[in-house]
Amino acid sequence: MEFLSKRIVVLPGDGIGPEVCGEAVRVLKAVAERFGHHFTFDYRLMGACAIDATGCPLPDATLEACHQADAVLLGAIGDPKYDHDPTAKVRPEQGLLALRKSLGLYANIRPVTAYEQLLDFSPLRPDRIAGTDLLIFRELTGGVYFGEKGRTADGTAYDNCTYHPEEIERIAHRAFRAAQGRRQKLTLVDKANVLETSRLWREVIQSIAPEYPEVAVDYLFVDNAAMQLILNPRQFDVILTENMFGDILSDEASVIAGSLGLLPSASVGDGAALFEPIHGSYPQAKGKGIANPIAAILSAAMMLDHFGLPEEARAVRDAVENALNDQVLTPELNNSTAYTTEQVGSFIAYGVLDLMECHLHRSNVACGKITII
Ligand SMILES: NC(=O)c1ccc[n+]([C@@H]2O[C@H](COP(=O)([O-])OP(=O)(O)OC[C@H]3O[C@@H](n4cnc5c(N)ncnc54)[C@H](O)[C@@H]3O)[C@@H](O)[C@H]2O)c1
Ligand SMILES: CC(C)[C@H](C(=O)O)[C@@H](O)C(=O)O
Ligand SMILES: [Mg+2]
Repeated sequence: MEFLSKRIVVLPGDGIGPEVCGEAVRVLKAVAERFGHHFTFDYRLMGACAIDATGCPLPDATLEACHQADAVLLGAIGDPKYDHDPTAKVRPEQGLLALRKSLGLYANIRPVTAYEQLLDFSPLRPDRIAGTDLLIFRELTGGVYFGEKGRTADGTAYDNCTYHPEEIERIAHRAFRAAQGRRQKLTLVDKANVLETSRLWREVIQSIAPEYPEVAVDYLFVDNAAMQLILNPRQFDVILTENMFGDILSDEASVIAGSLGLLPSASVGDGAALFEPIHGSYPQAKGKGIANPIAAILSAAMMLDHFGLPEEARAVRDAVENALNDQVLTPELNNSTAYTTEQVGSFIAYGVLDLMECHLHRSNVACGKITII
């Protein structure tokens, strides 16, 4: 067996970011210990914490370290003091967008699973969502997020949405290849009845589709897709969409899983890779130990896949499943058994280490005794 050495830049960020990121690192350390790999963790500033410390949401030293790293693990960024001030000139989100652009992370992959153990906690009807397993391919470095924006002399504000065919082609090929290895269905979500950029997306997808004859392609307008997603999510395999639609639909899709705190993501491009939960800094929960760390931990599992370590990734996912089986859950999922962020993370880390059988484990967690690694 080959032992790997990897340098991981960790950007804990703001709000609950450091808490959930801490649990993902705990689990990665457990993976390193069990499988004999060597992971180093290089902590850097990004987001509101970076503005406070340096005046800049993405300091040069952080960007440089991310370019040099084998992978980046991000908690979340964002702070109410900027959210509530529309006139703020410097914002935490600028750091995240600049990082994605600079690293060339054009494809953001967001898996959505309806866990059997959580069906009863979902606000959606279990018979509708059971068995859901879909992948959202969200374009991440184009569209309205990155178009020209500003104000005109008469006070009008504008945000331009632009896409070049190559920006669509490169993510489309990735999405088609993913569909080939799954249930061979790709749904393009757009607004081609209104938007010129969406009509370009359709043209490009139609021109590429013949290269993947086994993949069935269909097209949905985003408004309909938003409804179909929670009405009949099993109809989807791979959803391909532009930047803003993907942002919105993936938060919506988290309701299928049961919590925004469950959905991980991988952002990839031509070289660099970044792994982050899809949720934000959930500032109301900061320091309370109630944030679900599973989205961050599953993002770490996606990092392990990216490193070519499928057995290690499976060990993490199995340990997460064990936590769900034993209902070691944070309060947004089950308030009657509410475990803390750290207890859930430790339970999963123990699971990866395969140290204890689950029930013994569970009583230790309940007593708050688990403080390993
Ligand atoms: N990638 C990122 O870093 C990222 C993503 C989204 C939002 N943000 C930023 O985060 C800040 C807060 O934004 P928001 O409140 O709209 O979105 P949010 O994702 O932080 O929280 C929305 C809601 O989702 C739930 N939630 C989120 N994460 C959870 C977790 N780990 N466990 C349990 N429940 C969880 C909570 O009910 C919360 O009120 C803003 O500044 C925003 O810009 C950052
Ligand atoms: C914080 C914000 C810029 C970000 C986005 O819209 O991409 C977030 O919502 C996400 O989903 O990662
Ligand atoms: Mg979002």
